[in-house]
Amino acid sequence: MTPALAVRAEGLTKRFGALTAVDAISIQVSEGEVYGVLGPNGAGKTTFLRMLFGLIRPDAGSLEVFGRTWERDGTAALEGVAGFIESPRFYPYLTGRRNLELLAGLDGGTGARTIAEVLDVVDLTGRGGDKVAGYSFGMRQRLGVAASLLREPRLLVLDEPANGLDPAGIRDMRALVKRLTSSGLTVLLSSHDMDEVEEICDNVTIMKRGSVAFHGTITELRHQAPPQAHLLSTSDDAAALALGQGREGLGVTSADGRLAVRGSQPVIDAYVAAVVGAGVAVRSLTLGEAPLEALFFMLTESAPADADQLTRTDLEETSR
Ligand SMILES: Nc1ncnc2c1ncn2[C@@H]1O[C@H](COP(=O)(O)OP(=O)(O)OP(=O)(O)O)[C@@H](O)[C@H]1O
Repeated sequence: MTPALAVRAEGLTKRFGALTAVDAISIQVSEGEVYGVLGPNGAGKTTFLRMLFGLIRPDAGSLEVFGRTWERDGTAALEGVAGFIESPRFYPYLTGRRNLELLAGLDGGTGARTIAEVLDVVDLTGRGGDKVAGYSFGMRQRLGVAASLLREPRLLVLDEPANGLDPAGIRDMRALVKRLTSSGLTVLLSSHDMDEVEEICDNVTIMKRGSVAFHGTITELRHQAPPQAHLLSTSDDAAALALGQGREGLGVTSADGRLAVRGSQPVIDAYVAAVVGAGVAVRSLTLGEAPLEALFFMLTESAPADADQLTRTDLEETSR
């Protein structure tokens, strides 16, 4: 059976004056999955999430959350949805627990999930009695997740939850999201970090200047990534570049004062041996950017004209 949809956006568009921040995007989030909306700064991720929360109205297209829409259902469209845009806000002079009590009070008291329970889920049990002013940024983010969980959501929406966190904070936040989804919660998160999306998401939409540059599963994304590049520096790069042309299974290009070499390991080994054999000294051979990171830049940084031409087929060619 096909899982029910938590979010269905069709042709969703938002303009700010002359700028089209979100340009006819279509996104479907199934119940129970972790869905990533990935893109560089200004791609339109937050604008999409703000439309989801009803904070701004779309100019065109439709948006359903668990089959409900803002037009038809008003605030009831947000039933079962919780989360935060940018960073959650708390009273710094009150404890984490007191902040949660106040929020629960606004919602008419806690439901089945008590404050102690949600503090436990986000690993803040030992710190719930401390003032938020003394919390690290990561702890505040986790308290934000706890506040969202009090509403017992079916869909948790997180806007760049790991943004600004140190490596330990990032690790804790990713572990938290994984724990939450193992209990069946649907999570929709925005991110500009390919690693994060690869580690925790099932499906991803990559946005570029308001449009969808890629949509698919993480496995599909991996298949489209170019092979790992090696960066080669030699005593005579022009000669090394010439030696790389026409070798089967090998791609050598000049990039930022070094050579980017792509191919399988045996093919690269044979090429490097040929370079040395031709009397060119190898000064360094290091790993270039990770394949998925390279794909992310290809998808989101190409000039508009190139982007239109960068089809799935082109990507497949590159990844061969
Ligand atoms: N209220 C607004 N008025 C005018 N322009 C806006 C407004 N909100 C967003 N924009 C513009 O819309 C575009 C998309 O912004 P958005 O915040 O959605 O991007 P983002 O992908 O979330 O980026 P970031 O990672 O920097 O938050 C940007 O060019 C931004 O300047």
